[in-house]
Formats: sequence, C-alpha cells, structure tokens
Amino acid sequence: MTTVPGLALLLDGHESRYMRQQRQGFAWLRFESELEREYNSFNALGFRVTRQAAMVLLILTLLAFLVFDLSIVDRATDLGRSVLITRVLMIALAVFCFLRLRKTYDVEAGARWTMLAQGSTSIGTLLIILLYAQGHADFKLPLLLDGMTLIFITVLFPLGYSFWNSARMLALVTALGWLLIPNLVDAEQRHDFFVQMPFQLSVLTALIAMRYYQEHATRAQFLMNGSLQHMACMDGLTGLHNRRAFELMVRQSLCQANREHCWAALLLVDVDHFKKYNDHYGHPAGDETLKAIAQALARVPMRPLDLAARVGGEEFALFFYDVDQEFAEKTAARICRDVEHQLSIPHAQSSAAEVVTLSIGIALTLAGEDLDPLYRCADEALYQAKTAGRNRACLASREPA
Ligand SMILES: Nc1nc2c(ncn2[C@@H]2O[C@H](COP(=O)(O)OP(=O)(O)OP(=O)(O)O)[C@@H](O)[C@H]2O)c(=O)[nH]1
Repeated sequence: MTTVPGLALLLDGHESRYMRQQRQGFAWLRFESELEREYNSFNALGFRVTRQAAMVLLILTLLAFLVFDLSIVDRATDLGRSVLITRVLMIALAVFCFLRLRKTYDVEAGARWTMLAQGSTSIGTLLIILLYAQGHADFKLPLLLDGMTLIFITVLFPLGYSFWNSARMLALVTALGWLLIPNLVDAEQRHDFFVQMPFQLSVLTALIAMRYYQEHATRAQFLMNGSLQHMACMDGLTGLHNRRAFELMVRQSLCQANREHCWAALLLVDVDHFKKYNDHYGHPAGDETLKAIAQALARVPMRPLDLAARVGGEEFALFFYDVDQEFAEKTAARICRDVEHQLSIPHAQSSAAEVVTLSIGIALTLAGEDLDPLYRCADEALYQAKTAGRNRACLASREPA
C-alpha cells in the first residue's frame, strides 16, 4: 500500500498513528492493537444498517420457506415435522440475532456478541446447506450448488464479519458440507455434486478474494479518515493541538467541570519580543524556537483532560482540569523558569532577558462559565504580564460568581 505523498509531506515530523499504519502496510488485514479496536468500532457502525437489513431479509426468506414447506411437507411424517421444527428454530434464532443487533452499539459488547453471532451463522449456514441437500435427496431433484453460493455471499458481505472470520467460517462450513452432503444424496446426485465441486471452489475463491479487497479498501478509508481528522486538529509546525481542536475540547471539559463543580485553569502563553527574534535570527530560527517551546509545553499536561495547544503565531494555551489557583500559579512560574533557564535560547534583542522568555496570563473558571469570558480574562492577565516587564505570569483577578 502506498501513502498519499501530499499527506505524508504535510505530516512531516508529526506522523499520526493512522499514517504510520498506512506506511507500514496492512496486507494481513490487521492493525496495531489500539488502532484495530478503533477500526472494529468504525466497521461495526458502518455495517449496522446492512447487518440489520440482511437479518430482515433472512427472516423474510425463512418465513417464505416455512409457508412453502407448510404447503408441501407432510406433517404426519417424522421428516415433515423435523423440517418444520428446524425452520421455526431458525426463524427464532434469526429474530433473536436481529433484536441483539439493534441493541448492540458499543464495541466491547459487540466483540462478545460477534463470537456468538459468527458461531450461530456457521451452524445456521451448515444447517441450511444440509437441509437443502436433504430436501433435494427426498424429492429427487438435481443437486445444484448455487444456493450454497448465495449463502456464502451473504456471510461474506452484508454481515460485516472480518475477512479472516468469514474465510474461517466458510472453510469450515464448506469442508463439513462437502463431507456430509455425499452421504445424504443418491448416486446420481452425488455425481452431480462432484462435477460441480471445482466450479464451486473457484466461485468461493473469487468471493473470498473480493472480500479481501473490500476489507483492504475499508481499512484504507478508515486510515485516511483518521489521518485527515488528525491533521484537522493538529498544528503542522509544532505537533500540538491547534486552536480549533483546543477550543472544542476545552468547551467539553468546561461543561464537565460545571457538572462536577470543579475548577479549571486556562494559561495563555506568549513568547516575548518574538518579532525582534525573527528579525534578528531569521524566520527559520524562529520556527525552531517555537518547536522547542512547544516541546517543553507538551510535557506539562499530565492528566487526560489537560491540554497544550498552539493557538496563534507565537501564542500557546494550556488547560488544566480540576486544579486550584496555587497549582495554576506554580505551574506557570515553573514554565517561565524552565524556558528561561533550561531551554536558554539566546535572544540578543529582548529587553526581558538575554534568552527567549515567556509571559503567561492565568484565568481560573467561575461556576457555569464558557470558554469566551475565560479566554478574555486570561488575555487581560497576559497583557498585564507584558506591561509589568514580561518573563512572568499574572493571575486574572476575578469576581466570584
Ligand atoms: N518564525 C515564526 N514566526 C512567527 C510565526 N507565527 C507568528 N510569528 C511571528 O511572531 C511575531 C509576533 O510579534 P508580535 O505580535 O508583535 O509580538 P512580540 O514581538 O512577541 O512582542 P510581545 O508579544 O509584545 O513581547 C511576528 O513577527 C510574527 O511574524 C511562525 O509560525 N514562525
């Protein structure tokens, strides 16, 4: 599988796991474990409607067979009764599967359910094939295998089972079918059956090959979607979240903070005298400095809802969930210190220090607050930090709600 050159170029240095998987290839139709789980839920959602439609079709077909059987089968005989009982059981199983499919949205439950569904599909398929052969034997009809092929198409395509699972199921069902059918039919039908076997084998191989390419294409589409989504949320220069993704995630976290009655802090971080830095050292050096600062900032958020993002040219933002004023002030002071003393990037034109420094505006949430007023407050605090001499953090003074 080749990667799309344009995307690879854009993601230079910040390769997403989707792009990495695309580069590594997936000829065996398997991704690394976390991505595989994500793909399974993507696939399950994609096939939800077709699976349900296939089950409805199956139920209707079985009902039609039942009506047909009721008109031709002699209910007084053991065979007649067993045919009807089997049909009713198959309809009950199909209805049960259909109801389960309607309920199963989440993948964890789906994974447990898939094994049961695949097991019953295999048994159901084999039963249908054997009943079909038995029926042909009883009524002395020529034994055609296209019915079997139709069932295989259903197993391979609309049910959305993975390539490997459907290939295993079909291999097992075909082997058992080929083993058992010759014992159910008479010599003439057995002859028909053996004549048709090579044809059926080639049809089956072609179907499985088609399923392989279909799954490969679905996986490629999944990786492409993931890459594009990743790119839409990521800043190309630094690899941090971009402003759009940051705002989206912070808004969600603020809703959660309101529900859980906890505090959150927004830190707006701005590089001091960056225009002078660019003018003096050149734009490429400016880019390298932004990357180094971004790397330092990316190490600060430690918990799942904490975030670091690049929200403007030389402006970054940090969000911390469920923290207090002391944490926010200490963290901001530590960031300023680390960039000044540990990164220690020379800045001959700065009035704040001899190295690149940061100014930070801190704002803590008030109850029920949205991002916009919080952002404005952090921006005002940042302005205070700038006017107070830069290379420092200022906390926005706020009225409690
Ligand atoms: N190298 C580089 N420079 C950028 C990038 N984005 C924005 N800038 C520069 O960042 C500079 C920001 O300058 P100003 O907004 O005047 O702020 P400043 O010079 O940092 O001054 P203070 O913020 O007041 O300390 C501009 O010169 C922009 O060209 C970028 O991606 N790479």
